[in-house]
Amino acid sequence: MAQTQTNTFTATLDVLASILPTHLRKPRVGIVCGSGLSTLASSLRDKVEVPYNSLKGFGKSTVEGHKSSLAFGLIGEGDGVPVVAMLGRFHPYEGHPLATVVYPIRVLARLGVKHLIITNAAGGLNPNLDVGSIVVIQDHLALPNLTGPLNPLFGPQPFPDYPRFLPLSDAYSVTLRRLAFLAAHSLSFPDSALQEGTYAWVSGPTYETPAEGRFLRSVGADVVGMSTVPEVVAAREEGMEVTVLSLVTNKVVIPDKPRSIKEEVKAELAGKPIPIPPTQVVSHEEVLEIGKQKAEDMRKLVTRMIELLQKQ
Ligand SMILES: O=P(O)(O)O[C@H]1O[C@H](CO)[C@@H](O)[C@H]1O
Ligand code: HPA
Repeated sequence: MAQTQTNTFTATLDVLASILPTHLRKPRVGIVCGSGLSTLASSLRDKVEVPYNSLKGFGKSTVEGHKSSLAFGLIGEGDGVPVVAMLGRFHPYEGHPLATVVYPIRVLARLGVKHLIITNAAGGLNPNLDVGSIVVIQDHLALPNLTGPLNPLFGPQPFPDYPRFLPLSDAYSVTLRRLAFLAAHSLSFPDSALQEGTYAWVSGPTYETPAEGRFLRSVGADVVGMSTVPEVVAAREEGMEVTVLSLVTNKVVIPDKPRSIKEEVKAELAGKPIPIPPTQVVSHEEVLEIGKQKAEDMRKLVTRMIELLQKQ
């Protein structure tokens, strides 16, 4: 590992060690809070929040709905499980280099996190997914990863003792996915509230055109978002067990076929005008609003998963 990077990790870890009480210093579970989902941290007991700007190597999250701090605390009975939550993540489209995007994940690994629960807001591609449902991710499709330098492991190896060629066929922990469904059952969530599917990672920040949405659906993606995959890749490289919970905040606009102005004009000239379809666009405000409405479900689910993990 390059010496400067070692020094940055050491500086981050030293600051955390100087701030945190002993019982919070070695979190076992990490949580990444997606857009509008930072209230997940309200489950934490003995909570200590450390702003990103006091930690070397951390960027600043510039996206609305993302705070910029780490929250440490306990979840569960008795002594509880020590947990750290990232309140706000970094996206490549904000201009953060990929090394910065995944730096907090690598810090979590160095703190001792073994299980990582990543949440995000995502657009629904599969028409069977309701807005507000949570999708337990089974697999991902990472267009930016497949074609080149947006893979966080691209380039010279900063960690020579890690594998050069990381397998991702087992990226999504079966143990944690089972816990998600067991937790939903114990919370009496309706069956439709928790679904399974494949996450497509796009670089953003543009939302999909109808043709892009149709393409992503046709290659097997159920939801789409602009985050998460670099975190999953880094977490797997660090040897953590990972699960991803995507909150469907909107349906991606995919009309059955593109609107044809040619047909509309011809029909109009023939005196048989076709009804004009309403214009549909997604907005980050809509994403945040559903996040706000469903944050409590996500909080309960993640909390119960950790309580079940404690009993294992
Ligand atoms: O993935 P998170 O960070 O939850 O945020 C999602 O919401 C934003 C778009 O509304 C994008 O950043 C997308 O990735
Ligand atoms: N597309 C991409 N990212 C998203 C969406 C979407 O529709 N909704 C929330 N994040």
